[in-house]
Amino acid sequence: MDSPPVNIPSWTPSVSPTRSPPKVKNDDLEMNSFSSQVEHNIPSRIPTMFYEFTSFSATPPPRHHTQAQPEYIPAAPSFQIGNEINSPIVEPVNLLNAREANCVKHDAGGLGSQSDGVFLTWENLWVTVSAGKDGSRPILQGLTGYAQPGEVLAIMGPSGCGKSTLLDALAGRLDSNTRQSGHILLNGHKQRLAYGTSAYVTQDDTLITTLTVREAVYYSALLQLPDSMSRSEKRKRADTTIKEMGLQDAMNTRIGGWGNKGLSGGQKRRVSICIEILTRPKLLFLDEPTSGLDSAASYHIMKRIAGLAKQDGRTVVASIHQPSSEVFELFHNLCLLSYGKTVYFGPASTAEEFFLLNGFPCPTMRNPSDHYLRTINKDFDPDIEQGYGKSITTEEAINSLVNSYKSSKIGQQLGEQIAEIHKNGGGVLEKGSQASFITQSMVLTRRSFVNMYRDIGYYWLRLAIYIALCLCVGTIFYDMGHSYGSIQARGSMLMFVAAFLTFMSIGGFPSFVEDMKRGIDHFVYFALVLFACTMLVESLMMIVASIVPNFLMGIITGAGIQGVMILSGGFFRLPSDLPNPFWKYPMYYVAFHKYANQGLYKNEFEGQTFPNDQIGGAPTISGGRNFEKRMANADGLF
Ligand SMILES: Nc1ncnc2c1ncn2[C@@H]1O[C@H](COP(=O)(O)OP(=O)(O)OP(=O)(O)O)[C@@H](O)[C@H]1O
Repeated sequence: MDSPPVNIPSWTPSVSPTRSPPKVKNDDLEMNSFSSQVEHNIPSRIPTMFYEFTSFSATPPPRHHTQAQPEYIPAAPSFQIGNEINSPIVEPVNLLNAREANCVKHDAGGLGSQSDGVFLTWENLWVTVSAGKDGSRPILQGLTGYAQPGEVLAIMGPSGCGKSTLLDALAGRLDSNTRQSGHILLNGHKQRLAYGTSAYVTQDDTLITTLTVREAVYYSALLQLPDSMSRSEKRKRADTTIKEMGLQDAMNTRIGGWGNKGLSGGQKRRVSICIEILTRPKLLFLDEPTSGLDSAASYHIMKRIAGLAKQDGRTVVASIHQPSSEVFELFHNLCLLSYGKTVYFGPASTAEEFFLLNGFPCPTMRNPSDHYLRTINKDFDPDIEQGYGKSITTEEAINSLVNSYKSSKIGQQLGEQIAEIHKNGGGVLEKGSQASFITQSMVLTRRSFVNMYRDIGYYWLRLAIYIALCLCVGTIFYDMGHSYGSIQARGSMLMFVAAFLTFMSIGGFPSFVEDMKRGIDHFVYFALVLFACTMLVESLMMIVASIVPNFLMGIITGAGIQGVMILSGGFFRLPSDLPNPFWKYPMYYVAFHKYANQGLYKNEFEGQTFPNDQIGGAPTISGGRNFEKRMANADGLF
């Protein structure tokens, strides 16, 4: 006999099973689960209670499971009780009190000992971007919330809802094309995030691909940690942090990138986190720290981050996609966003209750965070929600949740909690110490050197091309002599070399931009290095062109200088990498100044002597009267 067909339950982007009316199909797994819940209904409870998460006066919304309450209701987190509770199973614990105990009464919760921690609050935070003719487009719409020491605040929401923007706004890193309004306070004061007080793990890993994990973290430790720490202490800190992030087995593996595979995506994320937590910042922003990690690694990483927060009273704000239920349990507070609006802000543990009481119960055996995200994502699910006993669009569902949160007691008391945080205040953040500029320059140079000699495509290949080209050019201009006719040849050659270097240098921009991403301090360093090196290279080129009579020799020497510069790493990298249109002018200067100094113009034309002092030296050559006259006499040389 044929066995009956088995319907394998599968996820579809259509009706969310748990939000569907109770059309019980016995062959549907989730519906079976639902029908089992039906048997545990608690009909008398719902109409008689006041809802913590709904407005004070509002009667409870009609629920589509009027007769069928999921069996997990008794286990739901505590919530405030209204007049009576008919269910004997529900514990009459005041949610707000629980929340206050957890979040606002810092001292009672043991946070008083973390008085040097950072309390971060934001109120009515708006971020908009210009939308061309249509005016401006809001990304964040009046968000309010807080993060406090010892706790992890998770920011969740569908892709594009504004999680990164919120993190950027809080960390003061918004793009220049955005406009921000609202109040963001640290310890109740308006103040800047001083160096060393905060760290930000960005969504994209900006790591030097040629370094090993140990080198990357160690160099970062040398750059960030103060000079008062010895090198061995810094190395120890780097090693400890690597181990904390579970990377001990990959310590000597190169990070790798395009073309040369090294670490996996998840391992790179962990290296990025390592680098940021090296300084043990009081305030840590993490933009999707677990993306690319498997669930076990995500759990361990988040557990360590939560442990660090708790142990040292650090404040952690992390945006996160799809945390597993174990990871979700590590969060203290949850900020749930949907298209720039707050759907929920409060203890992560009571979010489930919020959804339940607003008609969107999380089914058993489903990860709550998946349920929340699915409920408030309208990108793929336009018209399917089942809330309050009727079909509503996802947009309506989102709006009802947003409004419900706003009018709920917990939403309304958020302002009071923030006011209390402000009242308690806290110290003004002190700037942490870092390595001195000299140390940073030396470490950056060393790191750049290691990076360059390991990068074959970028560096060795380029050197080979330079040498080959120099030989070609040298051959063409071989033995040009010292006649007047050679002036043009010298000018042409120098022009060619300058133009060639300029075009070759364009390839250096990406690495420069990469370095800029690593921090403004590094940018300042590179700006200074660029200036110093430009001066150095120009001086050397002038010297070479002035003293080497044979251009083949000159060019080979020039190539040698270029090679030495490349080989010697960081300090000499940028002149060969960055275009410098001003080079050609000093080169003209060199070409003609040489002759001027040697008095080569003397008696060459019209039997007339032009002493050097009349030529006026190099600065007047380009526009000088004598120079023009001489050039006119030079029989079409220019
Ligand atoms: N500087 C900006 N200029 C223009 N639009 C921006 C800017 N920053 C963010 N946006 C827009 O704001 C919205 C939210 O972006 P954001 O990066 O904050 O989302 P997200 O929630 O972090 O998304 P994901 O989870 O996919 O990383 C997006 O539509 C994005 O295009």
